[in-house]
Amino acid sequence: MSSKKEINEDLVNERRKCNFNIQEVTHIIDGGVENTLQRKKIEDVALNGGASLDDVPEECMNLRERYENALRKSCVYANILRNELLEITGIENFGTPVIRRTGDAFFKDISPFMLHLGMFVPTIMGQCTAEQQGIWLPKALDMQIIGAYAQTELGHGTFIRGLETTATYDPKTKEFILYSPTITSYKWWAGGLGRTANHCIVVAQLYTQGKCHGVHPFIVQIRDLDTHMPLPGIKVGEIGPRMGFNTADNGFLGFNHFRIPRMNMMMKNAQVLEDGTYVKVARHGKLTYGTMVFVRVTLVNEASFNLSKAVTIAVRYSAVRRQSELRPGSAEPQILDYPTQQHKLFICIATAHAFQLTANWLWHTFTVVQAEMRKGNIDTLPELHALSSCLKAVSTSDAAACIEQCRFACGGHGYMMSSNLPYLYSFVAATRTYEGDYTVLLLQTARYLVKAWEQAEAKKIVTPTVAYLNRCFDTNEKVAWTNSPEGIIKSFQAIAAGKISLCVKNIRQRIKTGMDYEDAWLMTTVQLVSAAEAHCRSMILDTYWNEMQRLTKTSSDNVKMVLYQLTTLYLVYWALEKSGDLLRYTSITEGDIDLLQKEYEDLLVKIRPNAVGLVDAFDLRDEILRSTLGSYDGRVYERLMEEVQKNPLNKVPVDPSFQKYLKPFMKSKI
Ligand SMILES: CC/C=C\C/C=C\C/C=C\C/C=C\CCCCC(=O)SCCNC(=O)CCNC(=O)[C@H](O)C(C)(C)COP(=O)(O)OP(=O)(O)OC[C@H]1O[C@@H](n2cnc3c(N)ncnc32)[C@H](O)[C@@H]1OP(=O)(O)O
Ligand SMILES: Cc1cc2nc3c(=O)[nH]c(=O)nc-3n(C[C@H](O)[C@H](O)[C@H](O)COP(=O)(O)OP(=O)(O)OC[C@H]3O[C@@H](n4cnc5c(N)ncnc54)[C@H](O)[C@@H]3O)c2cc1C
Repeated sequence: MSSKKEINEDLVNERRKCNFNIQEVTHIIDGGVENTLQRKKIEDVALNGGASLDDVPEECMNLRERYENALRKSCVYANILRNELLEITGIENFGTPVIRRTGDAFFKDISPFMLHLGMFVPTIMGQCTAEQQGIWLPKALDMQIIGAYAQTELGHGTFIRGLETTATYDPKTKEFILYSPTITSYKWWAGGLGRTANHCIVVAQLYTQGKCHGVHPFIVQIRDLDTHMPLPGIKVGEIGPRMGFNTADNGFLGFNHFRIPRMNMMMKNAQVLEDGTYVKVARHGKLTYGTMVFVRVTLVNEASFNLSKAVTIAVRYSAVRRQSELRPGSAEPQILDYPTQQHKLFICIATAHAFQLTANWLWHTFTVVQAEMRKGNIDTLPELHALSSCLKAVSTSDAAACIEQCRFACGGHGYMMSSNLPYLYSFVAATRTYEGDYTVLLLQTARYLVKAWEQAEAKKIVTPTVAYLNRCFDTNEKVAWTNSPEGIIKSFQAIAAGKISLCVKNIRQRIKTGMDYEDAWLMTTVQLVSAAEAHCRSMILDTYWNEMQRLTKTSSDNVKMVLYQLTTLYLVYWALEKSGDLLRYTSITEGDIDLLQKEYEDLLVKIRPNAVGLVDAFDLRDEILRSTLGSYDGRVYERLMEEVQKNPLNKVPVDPSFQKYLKPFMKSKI
């Protein structure tokens, strides 16, 4: 056993073997040297006081203790946030992922303030007029009020137009009356709502002058600011234990003719005048869904970050862990030496990079579209919606699958809560569902793709992200296969185009047999989801490859080499995964697939010596990783043992329940 300060010998050797400059890769992942310095500064400020603040692991506490503990830490963290961090980033960068990431050093599960920061504040920024922002924003940023985002109801989450909560305008008092007419109309799921929030955004059907104008957002005070008692007419509480998010106090909320002032309707996109006249301000009907688009964009970043944590844990552990023997009597190898283990893990490193670069690109696209919309141009919104929908769906789904693979890679110890892998998995698994379910969002992208196909068919130029459709349109022949990064990307575009084409053909055929458009669409949805996924994969491959080429232009040779190997691994991995589609839509042969398999296995061998260096390059501080298996020093077994000492069950040698139950049971006669 190594002494406390020592770094595990195997990890020392791994770091010695690494042949590239780790810092250079860190800068690429962070988006430049300046960003790395800024991140480190933010981490230093946020974590200086020793962020964990837990004597007993969160998972050893009961529900009440966990909530109270999470709230206590949230207050400590929020003080650092509002007093120090916002000064560094500037208020306009309040939602920067770097700030959000420091939170993980405080919370293994999640902060009850997460939705206040992640959705309540952004909705005020995106859905309120300047005058309303002037009222709400300073209070929200200073956390004098704490908010949640209550859209989903017991009966509806996906189908927002089906929400049942009503907000009926009363011109006599110049108020809206909020009402929950049915059990299914109760708000359900909103994070922070159950115990913490005193305000929330409520999405409700707006009625004025006897007419329903569809769903609109309102800002509603639900609790007394002093006593925290629910206000008369409000029924609010916690929805109960769930797979993750157990310290987020997800809540339910019902209204019994609860009145709010007219100006509490968020009026940037639509207004109700004092006399009850409804005025539509926005030029696009779906701008009220703006917060969801924003969060979907940020979730691609979240997918990358959480995956980078999981794979850092699993790769370091795999370097420390020794198991089995390759030949009788030989020393036990590091499990990282097994190609099957490399197959599980290296794709996770590459996926984290692919999603990080895609997230950066998507964020840039989002800011450009926002700027255009501020000028009154909404033409690029449908493309952004299609993009953010599929990228959110695929990145969260792949990240969850990869994190689970990292857990498999850590054997039994990966199943321990102290490894942090179960927390990471349950957190990311939820992201596949919330903010738009996987299937539902891919079908949104599919709508866009079918329209784009029809435009290409009519010889019109389509938007940049589907420009390949113009090129692929006339090809009835299979695309010629070439085994190169560009060749693989082109082939994935051919797969996407082929699948979209087939969907359109099948919809049309079904209509010919007498089906109406809705039924024909419905019957084709399995294929439509697959087409949207294929489109998304071609986008990710293209973005990852081209961005990495751009970002490594001035890098040192070894950095160029290792990142080239990783990017190629990603492309080849997906070519092999989708070999059936390649056989269908390109001229690839079985022999070509054999060559790809060989190339893939060779890449695993080439990447192996740099594996630990590659995860070190994520530069994740131990406080943020929070894992017995994944710390920088590799003291895996020591940390597992130390964690055991913190388990309250081990505080006494004999559990009191022995006298109460076990002893009487053992002594009782059958
Ligand atoms: C310091 C800390 C800072 C940050 C923290 C960082 C990260 C994390 C932050 C927070 C996250 C933490 C926790 C989050 C917890 C989860 C919160 C939630 O889940 S909130 C609830 C979210 N709910 C959903 O996402 C519901 C999903 N459903 C929908 O979006 C819609 O109902 C639908 C499926 C899109 C359908 O809507 P609708 O029926 O109205 O529309 P149609 O299908 O008929 O389509 C008509 C037309 O409109 C287009 N369209 C739809 N949506 C949009 C849009 N958003 N923008 C633009 N256009 C849109 C659609 O494509 C159609 O177009 P057409 O084909 O007709 O041209
Ligand atoms: C941890 C967590 C936190 C959350 N936090 C919040 C919050 O803070 N605020 C908030 O408002 N909400 C929140 N939600 C709710 C979340 O946004 C919804 O659960 C999510 O949008 C999915 O909607 P649903 O539950 O209605 O699923 P459903 O729509 O009922 O989905 C069930 C199944 O039906 C399928 N399905 C549904 N519609 C279609 C369709 N049109 N075509 C094909 N298949 C379909 C789906 O693919 C899925 O397989 C949270 C959820 C979770 C899990």
